[in-house]
Amino acid sequence: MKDTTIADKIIVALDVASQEEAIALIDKLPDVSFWKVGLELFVSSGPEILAILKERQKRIFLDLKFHDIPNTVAGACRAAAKYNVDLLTIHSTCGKEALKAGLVALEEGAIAVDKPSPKLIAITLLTSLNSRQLAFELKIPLELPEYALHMALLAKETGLAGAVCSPQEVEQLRMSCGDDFLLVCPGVRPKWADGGDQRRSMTPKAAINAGADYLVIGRPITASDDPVAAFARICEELK
Ligand SMILES: O=C(O)c1cc(=O)[nH]c(=O)n1[C@@H]1O[C@H](COP(=O)(O)O)[C@@H](O)[C@H]1O
Repeated sequence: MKDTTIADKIIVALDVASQEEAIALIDKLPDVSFWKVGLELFVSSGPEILAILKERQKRIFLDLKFHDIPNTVAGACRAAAKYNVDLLTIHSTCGKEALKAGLVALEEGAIAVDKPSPKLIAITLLTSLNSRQLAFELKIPLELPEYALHMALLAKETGLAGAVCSPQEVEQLRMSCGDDFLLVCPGVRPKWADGGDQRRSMTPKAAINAGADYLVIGRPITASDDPVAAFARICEELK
C-alpha cells in the first residue's frame, strides 16, 4: 500500500524536453504528488505544464534558479507569483539586496493575483560541484560546508523560506538554520542508481535521516526502464 507521508517527501524532477513527455510521465506516476518543473521543460514548452499539473492537483516546485540584479529578479518573481506554485528558486549568490527584492516582489505579485505566495528558496551551492571545483574553478577560499552554510544563512537572514542544499550539508544546515527553515535536497542517489553529474550525493534514506524536508529525484526514476518500480523502490527504502 502507498505510504503517503513518505511518497510526499519526494519531488520528482520533470527534466524532459517536451510537454508530451512530461504528461506521459505524470500520468504514468499517479502516486507522485510533487513535481519539479525546471529550466529544460519550462524553456522548451512554456508555462502550460504548470496548469496541467494544477488540474491534476499536484504540488509544483518551479525551479528557474533566478540569478540576476535586484530589479530583474524582482520582476521575474512578481511574474512567477501568478502561477500559484509551491516552491520557487533563486541563487543565494545574487546577494542580499536581490534576494530581498525577489521576496518582496513575489509577495506583492501573489497579493495582486489573490493567490498564496510561493515559498522562495535559495540555491546554496549546486550539488554538481565538489570542493576541488569550489576552490580551484570558483576560487572560493572557504571550505565547502562553511560556504554552503554561509549561503543558507544569507537566505535565512533575508527572510527566505528555505534553501536547496546537498544531502551532505543538510545536517549542519538543519542545526544552524532551525526546524522552520525548509531544506530541499537534490543530489540524491539510491545505491542502485547511476551518479551521473551529481558530486555530493547520499542515499534517499540517509538524506531524510540527516534532516531533509524534501528530496528532489530525477533520473533514478524518470530515466529508469520502469519509473513506477523505481519510485516504489525508493519509497520502500525510505520506510
Ligand atoms: O534546484 C535544484 O533542484 C537543484 C539544485 C542543485 O544544487 N542540484 C540539482 O541537481 N538540482 C536539480 O535537481 C534535479 C536532480 O536531478 P537528478 O540528478 O536527475 O536526480 C535536477 O532537476 C537539477 O536541476
